[in-house]
Amino acid sequence: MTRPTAQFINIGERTNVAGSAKFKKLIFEEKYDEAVAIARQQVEGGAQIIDINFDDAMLDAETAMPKFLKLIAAEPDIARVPVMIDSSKWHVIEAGLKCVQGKAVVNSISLKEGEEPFLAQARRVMRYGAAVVVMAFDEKGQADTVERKFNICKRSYELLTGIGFPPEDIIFDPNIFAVATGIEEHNNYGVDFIEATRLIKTHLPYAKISGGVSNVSFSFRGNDPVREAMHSVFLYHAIRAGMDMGIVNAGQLAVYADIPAELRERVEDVILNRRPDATERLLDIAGDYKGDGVKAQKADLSWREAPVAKRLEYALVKGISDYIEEDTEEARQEASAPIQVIEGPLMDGMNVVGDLFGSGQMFLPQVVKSARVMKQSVAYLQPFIEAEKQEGSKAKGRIVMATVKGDVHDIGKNIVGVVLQCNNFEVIDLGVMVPWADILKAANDSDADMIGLSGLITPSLDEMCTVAAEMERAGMKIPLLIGGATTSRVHTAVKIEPNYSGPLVHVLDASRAVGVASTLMSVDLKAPFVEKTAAEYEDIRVKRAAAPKADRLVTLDAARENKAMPDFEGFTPVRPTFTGVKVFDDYPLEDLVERIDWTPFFRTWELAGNYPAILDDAVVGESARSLFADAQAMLKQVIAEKWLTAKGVVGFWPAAAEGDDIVLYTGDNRDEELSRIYCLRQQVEKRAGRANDCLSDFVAPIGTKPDWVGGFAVTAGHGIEPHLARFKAAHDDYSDIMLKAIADRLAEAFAERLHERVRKEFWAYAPDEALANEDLIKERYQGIRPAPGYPACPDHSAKPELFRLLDATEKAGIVLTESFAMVPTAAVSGYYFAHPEARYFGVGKIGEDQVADYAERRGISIDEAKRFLRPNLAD
Ligand SMILES: C[S@@+](CC[C@H](N)C(=O)[O-])C[C@H]1O[C@@H](n2cnc3c(N)ncnc32)[C@H](O)[C@@H]1O
Repeated sequence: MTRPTAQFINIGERTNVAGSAKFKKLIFEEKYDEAVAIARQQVEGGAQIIDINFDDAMLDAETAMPKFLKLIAAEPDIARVPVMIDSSKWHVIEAGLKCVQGKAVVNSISLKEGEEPFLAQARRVMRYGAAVVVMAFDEKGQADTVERKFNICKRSYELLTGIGFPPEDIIFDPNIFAVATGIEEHNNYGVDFIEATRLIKTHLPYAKISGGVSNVSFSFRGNDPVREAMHSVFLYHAIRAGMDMGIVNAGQLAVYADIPAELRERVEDVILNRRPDATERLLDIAGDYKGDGVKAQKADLSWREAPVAKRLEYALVKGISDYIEEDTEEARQEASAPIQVIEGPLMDGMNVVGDLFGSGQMFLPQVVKSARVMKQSVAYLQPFIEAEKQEGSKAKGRIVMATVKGDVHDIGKNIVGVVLQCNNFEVIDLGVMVPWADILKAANDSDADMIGLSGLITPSLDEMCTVAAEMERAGMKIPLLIGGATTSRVHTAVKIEPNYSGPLVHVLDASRAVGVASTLMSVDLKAPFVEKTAAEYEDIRVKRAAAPKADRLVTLDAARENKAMPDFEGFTPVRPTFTGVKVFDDYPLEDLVERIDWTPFFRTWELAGNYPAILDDAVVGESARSLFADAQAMLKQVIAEKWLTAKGVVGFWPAAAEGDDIVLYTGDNRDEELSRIYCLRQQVEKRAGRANDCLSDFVAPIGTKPDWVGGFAVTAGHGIEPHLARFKAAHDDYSDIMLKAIADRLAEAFAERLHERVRKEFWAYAPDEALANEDLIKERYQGIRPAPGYPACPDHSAKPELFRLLDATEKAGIVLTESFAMVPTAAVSGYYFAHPEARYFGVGKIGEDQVADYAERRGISIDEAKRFLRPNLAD
């Protein structure tokens, strides 16, 4: 079917708080008059329907929707076009339907929650005489292939027409997804939409097709000319297949015939998935069309006309290293000595970066990029400085930094190091797993102004106390800074400070590090700051000592009496498809990409917000998008060039609960004990009806039903070292941190993917599970995979036995440090429990009785048990 473009209905989306930052701001500020003006502009600009959406956690959409609809109803210019009432919340839609005049369109309903709510909502829509957008979404999730798109639409169509819904009022949205993302499975998304459109128009009479067109070009954010060409090419084909309407920014639409031939051909290759290298070929030329769409680089390069100092500043602020050597050389020739380039333009530029970061106008990823430019410039100058035997530039202060003994995590420490260097501190980074003696020696040898300690796992907290005590013993007086995920102000005040009489400060995150370090270097500010911090920590200690114990503990016996009682009558454990272990020697990374949870990635870079909403965040959105694009580009390379190798091992064993232990057996007849998992039980006094949980409660008690427990250890970190070395040599912290963060993401995705396969395939207790990615990330499935070191099993020292059972070091190449950190760092390990009631909990504080009992069960001394369980010991 060929349709003229003129009939295509253009839906405006600027009156959508998710689609327009400006509209959102106006609504937040209650400037409804100006918000109405946006609706008018859209209609004047050619929108034939306007989509109205107030879905935002901070807005009362149920009030805003009717208010706004009434206002636009009073404007004849606007009221002449239909409105699309857009919300994911049914009560908001209904609030809108109640006051809208003329024929409205509801956006949207779907089979996501099943047929019943779908039909109930459809009946209500019908009563209001509205048309409806039906998303190609069912109980299993969003449709991505032609078959799924068509089948879901067909099913929806039959259900709707079955209750008398007029077919001409049904508008299907078969999901437009981004293409050219670098992920092979996404390449056909354009074709899938177009073909599904064709099928729907052929087989489901009168139904209409709509879609959000800008999604298709998502991976080219920042390059409008390419995006416009993609939208136009996509529409050219989709409209010919029968697409009736869509959300398109008219300003973001190129005229098909006007697109330069080369660009059009390559865009068409991408949209129609005509060749395997289509994405690469489009990327190859995309840069040429940036900016004014013809020869963008010219416009972009206007900053090259500025004097060299300004160019250096621009390069630093924007993180552009393309010209850094030539500009540094030019500045060197102008300067009377090479060192002056550092002390002059580079420092000036970094001061601008520091100010922008400090005032919240720049975010961590950009600062780390700036640091890369600075380091490259300094590296270029170094030989000249040495040749002239000049003194190095005078740093603001010198800090020795280290991740403590037993711990290998260093992303946070490296970020802090970079930020400090950007602010003219000299950082002597001792790396990871550094014994206290080396830290003290380095600080003394270099005459350091302060020491910064970092650590991620709980055993590192103890090690930090040791470093503090040794500093005291050595008579040191320099400030000690504490940072890292498990550290806290309270721990620093209560546990570390009693060991050290010198200045001690907990640093919450990288953005605070500069302020703290600068204050500690200031002649005037240091003493009052140290005094104030010490007083605050004293206050914390006093308050804690005086406060009634928040958690009342019951005896271990009483806690056991109140154990969790999951249903074992109605639940028969399933035998896994094998017992013993199964090895994944080189797990395909492509299979993991889809399972990546990106939210923690942004947190690593100190950008607050959840993915994907963070990409459109009014404050950090731009920074997040740029970071995400860099991550996607590197991820693509990681996969294509196989930078990383994923290895893992999964095991299942016959098991039974015996008290708080889980006994593992060598074979199904359960006559020979293989090992035990020594679990810990909550001892905090519970409200009536709440159990004192212990992981063993979720395994069938000994002598009842046969049951099983699993274990796993996975890593995505093999092969990372040469790449990190390469980045280090290039003074490229940005890529170094990026690669580590990506490896971590892949390791977590591997754990998620493997757990999914365990449930469906290997243990196969939920073979028919079909959950959307979001549900998987939220762990809405049967069973859990608690990890040693996490709250339900907080003792990291359980890892060696888990590793022995899995033979994880041999089979997956993961080793444990003396504090039980895993190396490679991008690694995850844990147990599998299948019981439907199995849940995560926190063991919390435990009593002396349980410590003694645990020591006895494990055959270790009470002192050792206390060392392992320190964070859980009641004060
Ligand atoms: C740390 S997050 C990781 C998943 C997240 N999607 C990611 O990519 O970073 C969740 C995992 O932590 C572990 N976990 C969380 N809470 C736990 C608890 N209370 N006890 C034991 N393990 C826990 C489990 O292994 C769980 O699968």
